[in-house]
Amino acid sequence: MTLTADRAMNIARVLTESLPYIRRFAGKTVVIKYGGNAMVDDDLKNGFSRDVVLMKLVGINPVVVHGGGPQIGRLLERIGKQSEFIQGMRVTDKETMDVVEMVLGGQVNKEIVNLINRHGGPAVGLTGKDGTLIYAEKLRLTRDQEDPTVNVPEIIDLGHVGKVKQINTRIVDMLVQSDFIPVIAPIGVGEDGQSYNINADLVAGKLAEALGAEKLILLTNTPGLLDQEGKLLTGLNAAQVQSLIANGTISGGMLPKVQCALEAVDRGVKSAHIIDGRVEHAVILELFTDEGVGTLIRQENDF
Ligand SMILES: Nc1ncnc2c1ncn2[C@@H]1O[C@H](COP(=O)(O)OP(=O)(O)O)[C@@H](O)[C@H]1O
Ligand SMILES: CC(=O)N[C@@H](CCC(=O)OP(=O)(O)O)C(=O)O
Repeated sequence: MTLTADRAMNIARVLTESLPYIRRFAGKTVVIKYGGNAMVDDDLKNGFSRDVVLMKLVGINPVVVHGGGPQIGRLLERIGKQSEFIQGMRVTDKETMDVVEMVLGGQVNKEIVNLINRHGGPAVGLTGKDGTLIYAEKLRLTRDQEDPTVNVPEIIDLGHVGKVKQINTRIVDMLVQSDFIPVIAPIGVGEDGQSYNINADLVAGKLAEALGAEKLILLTNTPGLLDQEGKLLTGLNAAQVQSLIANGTISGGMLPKVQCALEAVDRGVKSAHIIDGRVEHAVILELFTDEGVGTLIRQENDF
């Protein structure tokens, strides 16, 4: 294939535009959450893996946290089980927990590790149990009751769903220092050794905070955070996000995403981005171009 003048100009423009970003992010950690909904086909998975390897090659330290909600759903369906989701979290009984551990810690984790390695790697897969990376405790959500005379909120029991109690970064630090790309499944371990299913966005946010990451990138299946007309919203602060939750604009799986993005930037991560993982090379476009893509959430005082 010969290079047309237009294509050559485009390549040259992207390469030169990326230089200041490469310099700025070299040596910094970027946590990328790869959602199950963004793993839709082989081209996208290969593109994602290439982007991660390219980041490593230019001196950035990528740390991947992956989801796999649709993949868990498919295996549950095959064994005749249906999941209920409450506030974006899968209600997880013992049998579902076994499936979650098998799919996230096994199938999905090893597929991503293998893909990154095939594109140059080197990647190493972990769950939150390895090196007690993710110490978890039971998550209890509260549902505000309709009746104003009852002022104790209802507690919702989600079974084996956890929240991050503590991140022990030692194993990730060791891997990053030895130039490996850690690929992490969002399974935590509790006090008495039990497994917890944790929403991958929440793990990515807490990990970004614990690692002092420069950026948190959440790859999903929408162009970013959308308003009720489907228009892309960006540059949001905490108050704006709260009002979008209150009026129902943000719901389901987008809830944990915006919540963890806000918390991460509040606790030192420079910026969080919710971007469309269905766009090829979305990670590189976000990192290395002036325009960026998707929804940016920044520290309050940066506006
Ligand atoms: N305001 C919103 N903007 C964009 N997506 C939203 C919004 N509110 C709810 N969603 C839903 O959140 C989904 C993304 O969350 P989720 O399905 O958990 O993705 P992932 O598997 O990538 O974590 C979108 O596909 C969309 O259905
Ligand atoms: C508690 C909870 O909901 N855990 C998620 C973990 C996987 C995940 O977060 O996957 P995505 O990022 O692809 O949605 C689940 O069981 O689906």
